[in-house]
Amino acid sequence: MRLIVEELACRRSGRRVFAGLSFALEAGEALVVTGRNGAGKSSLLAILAGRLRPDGGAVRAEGVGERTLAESLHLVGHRDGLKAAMTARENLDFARSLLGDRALSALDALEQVGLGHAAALPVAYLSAGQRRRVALARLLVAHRPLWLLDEPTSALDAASQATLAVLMNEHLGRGGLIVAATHAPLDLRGVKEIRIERAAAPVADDALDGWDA
Ligand SMILES: Nc1ncnc2c1ncn2[C@@H]1O[C@H](COP(=O)(O)OP(=O)(O)OP(=O)(O)O)[C@@H](O)[C@H]1O
Repeated sequence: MRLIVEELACRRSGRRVFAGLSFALEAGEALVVTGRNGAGKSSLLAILAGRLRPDGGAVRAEGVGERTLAESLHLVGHRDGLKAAMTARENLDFARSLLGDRALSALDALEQVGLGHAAALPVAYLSAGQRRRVALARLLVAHRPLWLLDEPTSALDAASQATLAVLMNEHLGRGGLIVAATHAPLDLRGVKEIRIERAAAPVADDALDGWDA
């Protein structure tokens, strides 16, 4: 798969967040997106995932056959997207059947992130870092070439960050692609970096108009 982003622009709440963003990512490459709070990192990932309409520019995927870009990616965002009343295993089984392209079983994926022992626990009983690991285990239950990761190390301890680095580098080694928004360094090989510089702008009186949930 190849990801091409051309002259991408983003506007939220009526304000320009970024513009003129271009990059291309080949199979096996990772891109780390940095920038200060509010620069637009999460917004960029939402646009790439097809969840937010850009204000200009284009996002294209090559080499995905009949699939759409949205069907070729995983997004692990700030919200873990897990059902609190379901067990870790049930959450992953659900994701696995919903997403198709089956890869590891739910139990194997939980083992990979060091949570095999917690498979039968409701997600509501897990710590923030454990929930984050369940969310990341979703990457492993369905094959998707593009991983979009928003602050993937947040709430992870040092050992879990090292495990995540191994999983990400394995994905790249298999020809996968990663776009990660982060404030923390990620131990990724051959990583490219792009920094979003947000133009300072006064908050307009109508800044909350058009708030998109
Ligand atoms: N749901 C939303 N509706 C309207 N505006 C939003 C929404 N979410 C974010 N924004 C605005 O878009 C801009 C970019 O936010 P975004 O979350 O993309 O930044 P970020 O670089 O990921 O920040 P952080 O480092 O704090 O996670 C901010 O000005 C923010 O207020």
